[in-house]
Order: sequence, then C-alpha cells, then structure tokens
Amino acid sequence: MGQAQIGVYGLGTMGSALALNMAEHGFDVAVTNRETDWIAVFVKEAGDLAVRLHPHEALSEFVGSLKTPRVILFMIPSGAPIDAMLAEITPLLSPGDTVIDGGNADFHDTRRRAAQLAGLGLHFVGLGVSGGEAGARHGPSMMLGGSDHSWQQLRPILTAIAADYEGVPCVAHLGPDGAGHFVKTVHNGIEYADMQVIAEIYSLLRNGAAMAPAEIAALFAEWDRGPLKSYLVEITAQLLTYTDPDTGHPMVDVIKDAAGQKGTGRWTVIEALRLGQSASMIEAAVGARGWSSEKDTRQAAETILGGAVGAFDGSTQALAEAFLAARILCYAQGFRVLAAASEDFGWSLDFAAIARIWRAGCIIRSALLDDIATAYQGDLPQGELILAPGFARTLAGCLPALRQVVCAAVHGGHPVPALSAGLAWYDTMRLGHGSANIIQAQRDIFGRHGFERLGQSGTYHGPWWG
Ligand SMILES: NC(=O)C1=CN([C@@H]2O[C@H](COP(=O)(O)OP(=O)(O)OC[C@H]3O[C@@H](n4cnc5c(N)ncnc54)[C@H](OP(=O)(O)O)[C@@H]3O)[C@@H](O)[C@H]2O)C=CC1
Ligand SMILES: O=C(CO)[C@H](O)[C@H](O)COP(=O)(O)O
Repeated sequence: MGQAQIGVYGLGTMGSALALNMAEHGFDVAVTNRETDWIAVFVKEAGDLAVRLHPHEALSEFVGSLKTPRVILFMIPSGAPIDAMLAEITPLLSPGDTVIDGGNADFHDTRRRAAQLAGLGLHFVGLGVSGGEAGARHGPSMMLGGSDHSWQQLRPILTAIAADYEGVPCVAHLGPDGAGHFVKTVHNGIEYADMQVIAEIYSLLRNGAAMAPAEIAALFAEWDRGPLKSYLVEITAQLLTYTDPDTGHPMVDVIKDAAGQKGTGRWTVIEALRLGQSASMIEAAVGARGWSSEKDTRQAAETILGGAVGAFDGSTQALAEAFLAARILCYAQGFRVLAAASEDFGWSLDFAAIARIWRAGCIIRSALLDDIATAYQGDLPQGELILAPGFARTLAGCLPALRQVVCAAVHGGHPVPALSAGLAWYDTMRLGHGSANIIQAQRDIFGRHGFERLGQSGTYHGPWWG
C-alpha cells in the first residue's frame, strides 16, 4: 500500500520547485523524472526536505507508491510529451485516480484528454500554474479545471502550497476540463500586453528622453510604490540596475532585442478572434514579439528606411498615467475574452474569483487586481470592467495622458503598438455611434449582405442597384 499523497513527474524548473513546496508543507511526495540520473541529485539537494521526497526510477514503482485514489502531477512540456506519458501511465492507474497537467497547455487538448481519461474512469485536471520558479517554490497562483472529485482530492495540497493574499489562498476550481488552462492562457495574454507596455515606455524614456537605465530603474521603483505596483514593474526596476560583467555595459544593452514566445499569447489571440472578440493589446504584444525576432530584416530596413527617432518630451507623470490607463485596458480586454469563452463553453467562470487568485503569486499580480475583484463583486454596467465607476473615473483622468504619450510617440517615430491599440479600443468603445454604417453599406453593394436601419427591426438593402 502506497504512502505518498501526491506524485510529481518532471523535476525540471517548475516540477522540482512544486515538489519542494509540497514537501515543505508536510506532504509526502513521490518524485520521478524522464532522465533518471537527476532524481537522486534532486533529492540530495533538497536537504532537510528529502525526508518527505520519495524517489522512484520505474514508472510502475512511482505509481505503486501513491495512496489511492492517486493524484499525479505532470510538470513537463504540454503537447506530444503529455499524450505520450498518458499512454504510458493510464494502464497503471485505477478508476478514481486523477492525472494533472500543470504545464501551459492548449485548453482544446485538455478538453480532449479529459474526455479520453473519463472514458477510462480516470480524472484529468488542467492546472494553470503561474509564478515562475520562485512562485512554484514559495507560493504560486493556480487555476484548476477539472471534476469536483479531483478538486476535493487536491484542495488540501493546493491550498497549502498556494500564494497567500491576506489569508486567502490563490487557488480556485474554475470549471471543468479546459477552464483552468484557458484562464492561465488569458493570464499569459495579459502578461504579454503588460510586458509590451512596459517595454514601450522604457523605450520612450531611453531612446526618446535619453535617460540612462539606472535613472529609468529609479523611476520604475518609484512607480512600484503607487497604483502601478506590480511584479512586472518591480522586476523591470531591478533588471535595469544590472551591469554586464564581461563588458561593463548595462546588462539590458547586451541582451538581443528579439523576444521569445512559447504560444500562450498567440493562443489567447486565436481564441479571442474565434470567439468574435479582439484583444487588440494582446494581439499587438504578440505581433511585436514576432517583429522583434526579425532582427536581420529590421537591421537591413534601418539602412533603407532610416531608423532615426525624435525626442520624446512627455513628462514622467504623463507616462505613469498612460501606463495606468493602458494596464486597465489590457486587463479589461483579457477579462472580455474570459467572458466570451465562459459563455461559449458554459463554464460560468467567476471573474471575481479569478481576479482574487491573481492578486498574489502570479506574474501579473498588481495593485489593480483587488479593485478588479471588487468591481466584479458589484454591479458592472454591461459587464464591462472599463464601465465600473472606479475604473471609468480613473480612465477619464488618465486618458489625456495616454493620448498625449501616443501622439508624442507617433510624432517622434517611436513604435508603441500596445499603447496605441489600447487607446484605439477606448476611443471606439466610448462612441455610441461609430463608422460601421459605411462598412455595412459597402457589404450590401458588393454582396447584397443587407443591413439593419437605425431604430427599425429587420434587414434592408440600399438603393444602390437602381
Ligand atoms: N518556467 C516557467 O516559468 C513556467 C513553466 N510552466 C510550464 O511548466 C512545464 C514545465 O516547464 P519547466 O519546468 O519550465 O521546464 P524544464 O525544461 O525546466 O523541465 C522540463 C521537464 O519536463 C521533462 N520532459 C521534457 N520532455 C519530456 C518528455 N518528452 N517526456 C517526459 N518528460 C519530459 C524534463 O525531463 P528531463 O529532465 O528528462 O529533460 C523535465 O523534467 C511546461 O509545460 C511549461 O510551459 C508553467 C508556468 C511557468
Ligand atoms: O507561463 C509562464 C509565466 O506565466 C511561463 O514563464 C511562460 O513560458 C511565459 O510565456 P512565454 O515563454 O511565451 O513568454
């Protein structure tokens, strides 16, 4: 009879940190890894926590060491590796056991896997985990999609290891099958947009206002003490203080300006479009990462198109206000995608709960999330965050600055795709009467698609065809 309360397969960055976190909270954890040489090293390096870690090389022994019904967490790349491991492990499991994918998975795959395992009497959980290595080790934010049975099995462990926000653990059961992975995907989409906004503001300060990294670091550190307080602002302030030991230059200057991406930002945009939404700031951030990776093309273009940029003479106060407006807008776009998916998949997502579990532990944790949780607990006009009285007021106060910053950036030739996408969305939403009447007329002329008339029901055609 097995004794371990949970098994962790995959002792990479995240899996090893989560296993140590569980052990530290008094849970007995069976551990294993594809590369088996690493298992003993990991346990040895765990020091005092090793007593709670039970290493196994063979999968059958790992499974056999677990209390039943079993709970097994995979922290490996999602996609083909998860499917291959499910094929290997499911014959060793019994009805009632739960398998968790804690990686960043495409929620469509999670839904498929949940259905596949349900056919075997097994439970499959898609668990979004955020916080990087430090979060996983000391308290991540976790978004769970799966059955009530699995949630009851996992709840004691997950609430113990989760980040804590004023006594509230940052973990929640958000819905069935793919709901947790979907929410994590959108979390990452917001992460992309917020990071892009920070990069754009940095660039305006550095290339437009000729500020040194150390000065910008001080400014970000100051912002981190006010309404812009967030993990991403904090680490940006820190990273700008480092010097490259090889060259003596600011570290940020020797890092190639080509951003990587593993897929979650792109998935957010694809799902948003599929759901009839446009998370334009997230789209801008994904696009900007793509363009950034075309370094050779950009270098060639600079010699042909001219790469000079003008001075940016906006104040740092205007930048702070523009940043706050942009942050509200990008979170609001992310929540709109969640709302659309919740409706489409019948998940009944609890948006206040999502905001609450993002307040600590995760990469997008920020001062704003408590206000978002509060807004979702009250009456939200049209269900729109930007219409919540507090946010509408803040946006109205900060919008002149966002407009001024975007204008100054455009005037000086500084690319600000996320800031300008946010502004365009705000300006679109605040107009009760837009310009789509022209599009409707065009569609009717070339395709007889018909249009609605203001104040009348039914479909009409114009007098175009004589
Ligand atoms: N790093 C981060 O900040 C975050 C990562 N994630 C997600 O967590 C998961 C793990 O990421 P991370 O810990 O960073 O990755 P690492 O690269 O540090 O570790 C990967 C782990 O997966 C194992 N592995 C790789 N390929 C296979 C395979 N084909 N079959 C079985 N095991 C395999 C590796 O085993 P071996 O040692 O044998 O190579 C290793 O244990 C990913 O899905 C990632 O998207 C989620 C949130 C944050
Ligand atoms: O999930 C995460 C943070 O929340 C991971 O760090 C993820 O890898 C970030 O995405 P990308 O690598 O595409 O920047």
